[in-house]
Amino acid sequence: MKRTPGTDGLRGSLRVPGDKSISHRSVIFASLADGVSNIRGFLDGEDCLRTVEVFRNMGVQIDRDGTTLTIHGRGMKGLKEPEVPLYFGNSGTTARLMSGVLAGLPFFTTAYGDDSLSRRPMDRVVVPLREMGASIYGREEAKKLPLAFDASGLKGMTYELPVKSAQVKSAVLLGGLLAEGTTTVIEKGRTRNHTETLLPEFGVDIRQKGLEVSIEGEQPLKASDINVPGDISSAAFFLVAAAITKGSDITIEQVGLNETRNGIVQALEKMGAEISYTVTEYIGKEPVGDVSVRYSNLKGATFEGEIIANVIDEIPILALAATQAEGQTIIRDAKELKVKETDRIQAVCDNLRAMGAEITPTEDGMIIEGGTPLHGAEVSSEGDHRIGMMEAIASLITSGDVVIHLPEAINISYPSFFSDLDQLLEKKS
Ligand SMILES: O=C(O)C1=C[C@@H](OP(=O)(O)O)[C@@H](O)[C@H](O)C1
Ligand SMILES: C=C(OP(=O)(O)O)C(=O)O
Repeated sequence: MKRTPGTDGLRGSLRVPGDKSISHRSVIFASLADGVSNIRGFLDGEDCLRTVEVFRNMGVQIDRDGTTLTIHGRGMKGLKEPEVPLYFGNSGTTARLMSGVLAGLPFFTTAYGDDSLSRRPMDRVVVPLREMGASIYGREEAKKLPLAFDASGLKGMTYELPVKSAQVKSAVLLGGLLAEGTTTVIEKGRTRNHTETLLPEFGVDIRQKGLEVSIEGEQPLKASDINVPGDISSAAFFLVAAAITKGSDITIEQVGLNETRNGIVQALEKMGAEISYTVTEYIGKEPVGDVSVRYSNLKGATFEGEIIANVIDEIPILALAATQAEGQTIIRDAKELKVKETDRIQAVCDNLRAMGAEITPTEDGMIIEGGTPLHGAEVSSEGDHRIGMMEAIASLITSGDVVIHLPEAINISYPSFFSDLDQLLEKKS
């Protein structure tokens, strides 16, 4: 795909598609519930559709009308043994959360993923689930997909998470929901809490005290209707686009502003962006509102510690913002980037460098010199949706054409990305 620069800026307002994390969880919880749930604002990206397909293969009727799903839940005991291997595609969230569920089901399943997902670590969920009594087998001693899950009776336990990961926390809690007794997870730092905010909507009692979350096993789930807020991780691409493109002034409406997810707003504020937000309503326990930002004189900053988990998926686009800031930006404590859809430290650095950025990878992050004009180049998403979208936003401010290889990866989380971008762009005539 060739992108030609030249714009007077991004203007107007936009609603981005539904939150990916909440969409996955809504499908999982509604499928495990008794009765019919309606999910509105579901993200119809490839990752979330993989989760839908997994439950269809276990006998759940899921009807889709655009972004509305009607899920005929079968209860925790009503799912059936799938006749085919389950396919998780490119989706780490499907792989980790479903491992917790499959480990607790009373039948045999096998699961696999695409090339990228097959390289990502699965031992982070296999280890705690085995401690709960799960029978899990797989490649490289079950460190990688494909995996097989056999029927076993899980028992609740207390588990200290060795990594800051909402996927691992959620896998253990879902295993706990299907286990006998109480399961407690203790986090090293806060990670996104959508499992904790959404399970109560389905009638499940889950208790949070500081960094400890506890759940009683074998609680039945009741069907529930869910409205999914816009995805702040998708909005992030336009927030940065507006902050770095002259003449921009935009508002992203009805976007999720959960405080474990709004790190990109805090990060841009820290860099001096003219950005503001208002929470306009709560959907269940999830705060939702509008975020406005305009072209700003950004300055470099250091990002490390607590904020990293809150902004983990936004680091590729934050790195682009840093190339246009005054001074240096340092990102630390972000080693997790190495085990995403690509090694995102490498992918961000290689592709931004190809466009003229001065950026150095480090063991757990990167160092970015600000104030570097970007030029046209041939780059690739490398099959990673967030890298592809970062490159497309970069092409708004390059001095020449940007050719993006594998742009279709963007469909993983944002199928309408280019039409939404066009809506905000006012092309030079
Ligand atoms: O729980 C979730 O929905 C997610 C958690 C994060 O992964 P980790 O738990 O691996 O940090 C994030 O990167 C991913 O896009 C979605
Ligand atoms: C890391 C991501 O997703 P997942 O882990 O679900 O593949 C992402 O969406 O950036």
